[in-house]
Amino acid sequence: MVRFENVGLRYGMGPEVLKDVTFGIEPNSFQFLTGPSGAGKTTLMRLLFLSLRPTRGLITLFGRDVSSLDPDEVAVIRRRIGIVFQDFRLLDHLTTYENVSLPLRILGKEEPSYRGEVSEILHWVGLGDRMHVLPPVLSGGEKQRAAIARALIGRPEFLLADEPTGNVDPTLARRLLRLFVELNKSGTSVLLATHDIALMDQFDARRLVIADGRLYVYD
Ligand SMILES: Nc1ncnc2c1ncn2[C@@H]1O[C@H](COP(=O)(O)OP(=O)(O)OP(=O)(O)O)[C@@H](O)[C@H]1O
Repeated sequence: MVRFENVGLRYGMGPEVLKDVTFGIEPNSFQFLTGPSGAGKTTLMRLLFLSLRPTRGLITLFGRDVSSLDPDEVAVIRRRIGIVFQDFRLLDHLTTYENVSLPLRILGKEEPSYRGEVSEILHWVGLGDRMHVLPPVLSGGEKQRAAIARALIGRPEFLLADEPTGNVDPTLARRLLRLFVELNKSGTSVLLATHDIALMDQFDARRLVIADGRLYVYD
């Protein structure tokens, strides 16, 4: 589903943040992405979401060489990917319900067709009673769960989650991890970036570790 061959990335004239990164991600797989702060986890996620292009090497996503994609093709591929950004990126003028519905509205779906589904996912992440409030009044953990619900609503084949448990207490972090594991069981590949070793220890999964710009895979 994903293949990186000798991928390197530098920002502008800076040093290479990622060097000779080679790995693959299989359909229906679950993996953690870890490494110290500043190691390049978010950078790797941005390469996978096609919001950055590599400075060298080859990235294949869903069988396509990403360097050959035009903007329309990028949009089509992105619909197959759900992403939870580290900074949530909720729209403050839309309610939680409207934020989570947004990917479906963009696809041209009518509100009555998805009302039940959005409500269900909001209950699933524990935001059933926060549906109609605006993001500025949500706590950090509630915003994070809203961002997760929005990433999941389009039933992505591949979920990228950047520190999705960074703002919640350990109990909620465990619950969210279970949610990602359930999602994986229903067929979505998951890449979950985290610093939290205690969280990773709760689920036996492949670990991708970035250190000094290189990526090491522990199966
Ligand atoms: N837009 C940018 N321009 C220049 N340098 C950048 C940019 N974004 C990130 N970097 C640098 O690239 C390196 C990797 O950053 P990145 O955000 O990918 O790390 P990270 O592993 O996600 O860190 P954290 O765990 O703290 O979120 C850092 O040295 C960072 O300063």
